[in-house]
This record gives sequence, C-alpha cells and structure tokens, in this order.
Amino acid sequence: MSDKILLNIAGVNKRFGGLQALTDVGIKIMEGQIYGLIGPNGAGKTTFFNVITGLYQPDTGTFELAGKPYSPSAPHEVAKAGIARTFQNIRLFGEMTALENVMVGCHVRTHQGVFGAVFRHKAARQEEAMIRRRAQELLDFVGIGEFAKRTSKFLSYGDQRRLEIARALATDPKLLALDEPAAGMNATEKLALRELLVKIKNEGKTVLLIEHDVKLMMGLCDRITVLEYGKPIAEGLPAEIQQNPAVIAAYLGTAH
Ligand SMILES: Nc1ncnc2c1ncn2[C@@H]1O[C@H](COP(=O)(O)OP(=O)(O)OP(=O)(O)O)[C@@H](O)[C@H]1O
Repeated sequence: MSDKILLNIAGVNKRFGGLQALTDVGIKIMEGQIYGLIGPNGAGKTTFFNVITGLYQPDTGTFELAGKPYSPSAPHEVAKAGIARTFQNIRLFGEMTALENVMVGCHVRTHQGVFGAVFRHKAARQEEAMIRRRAQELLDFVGIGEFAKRTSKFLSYGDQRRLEIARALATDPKLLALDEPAAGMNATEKLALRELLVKIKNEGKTVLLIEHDVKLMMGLCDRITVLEYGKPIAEGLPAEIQQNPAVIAAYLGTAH
C-alpha cells in the first residue's frame, strides 16, 4: 500500500425531495487499499456510490482522483477518469459470451473508432486481437477462463459476479468500485470472492466496496467508513470499527 491518496471526496450532500439522503459525507482512500463502506439498510451507501460514479448528481461535494479533480457528472466521464464499478443487481450482456462481455469493457480504453472497426483496417484488426487476448487473460485471472465461449446468462451466479469484475477490470481502472459483490452468494462462493479481492489488491489495484456481510468486510478491508441515516458515524481500522459504540448501537438498533 502506498501513502498516496487515490480518491479524496469531501462534503457530499444529496437530497431526494424531503429526504436528506447524504449529509456531509466524505471518504479518503489510499492507493492499494481495500476500503469498505458499511451501514444499516437505507443508510445511504448506494446513494453515495451512485454519486461517486456519476449516476446521481450531488447537491454539493468535491471530488479528486489521483490528485486531479474529476466531475462525477456522468458515468462515462467517471469511467474515463479511472473508476469502474459493478452493480448490486448483475448487469451483464446476457446474450453475449463471457469473452465478449469483457471485450466490451476493454473497448473503453482502445483507440480505433467506428470507422476503423467498420473498414477493418489493419490497425483495427490488430487491436481486436489484442483485446481478445487481454479479455481472455482477465477471465483467467478471475478464474473463469474455461467459460470464455459460454453465453453469460448460462454461467452460475458466482461466476457471473466474477465476470462483472473481469469486465470492470478490463477498463484498467485506478479504482474498482463493487456494490455488494457477495450478495446472494453461498459460503463457498464468498470465500472464493474474498480470495479474488485479495488477488486484485496484490496486483496493486485499489478497491472500494459496499457489503452487507460485516464479517467478510472485517477480515478483508484495510479501512472502513460507517454510514447511518446518511451521515458518517465512524471511520477507521476494522478492529476500531468493531469496538465503536456508535457502530454497535447502529447495528443493534436495526434488524442486522
Ligand atoms: N432515487 C431515489 N429517490 C428517492 N429516494 C431515494 C432514492 N435512492 C435512494 N433513496 C433513499 O435514500 C435513502 C438511502 O438509500 P440507499 O439505497 O442509498 O441506502 P443503502 O445504505 O444503500 O441501503 P441498502 O443497504 O438497503 O442498499 C433511503 O431512505 C432511500 O429510500
């Protein structure tokens, strides 16, 4: 882990009509960290995620990635800035193969435009071959290389989640943002996911994740922020978070 700040967000407020969904929320993630965002249902985790990744417009807030201000005004701008994300509900191109899904992610970073693709210039063909190789590498990396040609909707649930991560990695992001990657997974799949996230971290990537499985988060994250009713109530090492009276009260006060 380095001592460089990768993502620095401060003063985010977001209101939906009469509901103040986020109040002065900030986050500081160092390069190479696995950073967790937790909190009871309705705490504002997804809203904050959606703001960071350009899906919701914040009312206020400052946003910096790798020392440069970025504007979370639209998802494609955020992707260009270097943040890739997955969603709570799997969003793959179900009719495409696993390989094709990852190739779509790779295209975010390629140079040949529509003209090149249509006329199949030599450069475009070479780039296509390179993308294919890179996509296969990523499938191998997340552990589903053997299913490259399988239509993605026929993959198991856990493998679809892996495929989403491979597709996000294909954009070569500075930050990988995962929204509840373990949702719906059984214990074996969760264990495998944990191993994959450690592997991603060991490759030098920085990861931000929202997850309901607090036990998984405690064992995995370098630091954690806890939200309750749209406000940050604690930030720190997992061991500190676990002992924090406000966090314990927030969780005991809900169905968790
Ligand atoms: N598009 C929206 N319009 C209006 N209210 C919204 C919208 N999105 C979220 N909210 C409200 O904002 C609050 C925070 O919701 P959010 O989904 O961010 O919480 P969460 O911590 O992600 O919850 P969960 O763990 O259940 O996914 C909730 O009261 C929710 O009803």
